Amino acid sequence: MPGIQLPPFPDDISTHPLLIVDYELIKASDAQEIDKLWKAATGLGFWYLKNHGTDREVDNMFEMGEETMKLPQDERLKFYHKGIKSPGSFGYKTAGEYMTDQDGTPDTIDYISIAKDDALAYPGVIHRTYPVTVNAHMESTIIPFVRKSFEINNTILSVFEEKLGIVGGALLKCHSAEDLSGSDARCIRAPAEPNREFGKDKVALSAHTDLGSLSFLHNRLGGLQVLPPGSTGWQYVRPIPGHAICNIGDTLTILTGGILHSNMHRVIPPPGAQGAYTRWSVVYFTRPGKDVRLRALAEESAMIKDNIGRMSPKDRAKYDPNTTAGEWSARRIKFLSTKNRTGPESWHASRGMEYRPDAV
Ligand SMILES: O=C(O)CCC(=O)C(=O)O
Ligand SMILES: [Fe+2]
Repeated sequence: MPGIQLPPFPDDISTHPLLIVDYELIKASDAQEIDKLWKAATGLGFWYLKNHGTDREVDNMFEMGEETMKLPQDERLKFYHKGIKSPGSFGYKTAGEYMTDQDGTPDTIDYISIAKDDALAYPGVIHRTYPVTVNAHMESTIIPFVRKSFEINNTILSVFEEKLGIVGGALLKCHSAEDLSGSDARCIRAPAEPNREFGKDKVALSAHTDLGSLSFLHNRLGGLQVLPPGSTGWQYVRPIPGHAICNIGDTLTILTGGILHSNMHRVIPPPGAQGAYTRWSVVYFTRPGKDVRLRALAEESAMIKDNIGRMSPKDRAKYDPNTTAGEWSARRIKFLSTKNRTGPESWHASRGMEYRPDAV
């Protein structure tokens, strides 16, 4: 991919505009920028982040992903992501393992995922080992990418903590570097689909809300779509060079009693001429410690207490799901698996906080 000139995102396709948040200003505690971040996080739950200072690490992550996907499939399968006991989905995931709808239509993406815990302990092993291409990039690429992404996401969490009036650092404590978690760095590949019929796009990655708390995503080609609240139509998010796409996931929605919003999104093949190219994305997922019990932090924040206090008992129960962060993702992943499918009920059992039955 380095050196390849990718076609631009088409101008004649409508996109959903995201707010652009400047990370340098967030770090400087700029009040206006913090308000913008708050607006994005409580609204759509997606925003662009510029000046995040990880461009080099992201480029290197794309290279690591490409080198890994050039290995023979047999080699990658030695590091298959299932079958190890871990709080995440670390290792190599093959295409077609997860459903994209209630009929069980398989996905088309594969990915390599490296646990934050393994990266930070390297050369020690916490959860598992990785392909040679991952090890070769560990010191130069993956560890710096994980450290910087962790720092950025936790800085954003600290802004939310202050806005929500959470006492005792309770939100950051749920996302501590020391706690074992499902947090990971990934490079995802979706195949080129040059001959698809317009309007009949194969879904590459199903409509979903993210399982964890905060996602820090890097896209070069289009294909990511959001389903804005109240809308029935999917809308593209335009990739902007140097701008990460950040979004809230389910566990942060639960911890904040629904004040922060985990929005539905999906990936389809890139539009127009971009569809002729393999689509790569790089992402860092921040998830709570695997043993963190998911519940709205109402004891720690009057604002969260008020918010869930206004809900019906049935809605309020969603914010105390009697489960840990590790169990939350394990359930969603298990029922999404095409192998575990018994019928449409499997799809419904895999769904998360902002589930909309109309969305595929
Ligand atoms: O590849 C993308 O643009 C989005 C990936 C995504 O939503 C995910 O992995 O959860
Ligand atoms: Fe996602």
